[in-house]
Amino acid sequence: MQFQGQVTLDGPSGTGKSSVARAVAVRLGAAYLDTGAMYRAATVAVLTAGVDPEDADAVARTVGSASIEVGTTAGEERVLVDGVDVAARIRGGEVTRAVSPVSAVPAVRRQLVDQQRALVAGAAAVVVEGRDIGTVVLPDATCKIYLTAAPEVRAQRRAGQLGLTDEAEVAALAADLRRRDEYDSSRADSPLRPAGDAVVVDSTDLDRDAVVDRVVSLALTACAGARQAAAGRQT
Ligand SMILES: Nc1ncnc2c1ncn2[C@@H]1O[C@H](COP(=O)(O)OP(=O)(O)OP(=O)(O)O)[C@@H](O)[C@H]1O
Ligand SMILES: Nc1ccn([C@@H]2O[C@H](COP(=O)(O)O)[C@@H](O)[C@H]2O)c(=O)n1
Repeated sequence: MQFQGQVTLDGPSGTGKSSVARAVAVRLGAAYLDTGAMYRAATVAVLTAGVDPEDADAVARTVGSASIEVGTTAGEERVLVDGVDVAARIRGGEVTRAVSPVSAVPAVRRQLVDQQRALVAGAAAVVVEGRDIGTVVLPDATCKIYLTAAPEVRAQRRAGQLGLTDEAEVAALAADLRRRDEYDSSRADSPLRPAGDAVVVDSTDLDRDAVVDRVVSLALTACAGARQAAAGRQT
């Protein structure tokens, strides 16, 4: 069955959104948008300008005059700030520590949400991941997923990804995930939370392939059924 529509994947840090969303996009033959990469790119603009990430006015001005470009093909990461390739830099610790205050600034969110909507507008099928996609960016999306996993499992997975085994380093990773989740959930503008019509998928006891299978199946069946029901109500 050919999927057409929008799949949104939201959830706390380190729940597997990026790895799952990319694989789902490939399986569905869909475009893919990593909105976290856009907030990270905005943070690169702020840090490059020497602006304090907590200075909301200066952050808004700096991001407002920056050109942020991202690709929409899974597996081909393209992230440019003012024409400079920052795909590697956005994953570094400096950006990860500063990204939450930058993304809490309402003017930054308005700018990037407009850009996100424009990027997916022409796509027949697209998978979009972030924190506010089902609630704010694409409230009429055809299939909304909210991905969760126990905090200690997330920290262990991230440690495995980074090759860290030292207990203190894993504890520091867990603290960073907690700090970012608290910041992202408590901001006034578009806080992290599940959309009322999202399907919650808990990956604590599921491997990545099982989560991908579940999301693909939801996109092709349950969510497709919900779409048909909605279309029927409109006729
Ligand atoms: N179900 C799973 N089982 C085991 N490992 C997983 C699973 N899902 C993702 N992972 C691994 O967990 C780590 C974090 O995943 P990923 O980067 O996709 O999360 P994320 O939600 O996008 O994180 P962030 O919000 O911080 O960008 C990666 O190493 C990934 O391979
Ligand atoms: N829709 C989104 C996506 C991301 N953010 C902010 O960016 C940070 C980095 O996101 P990653 O998914 O790349 O880890 C995240 O902690 C949020 O602060 C957002 O606000 N909205």
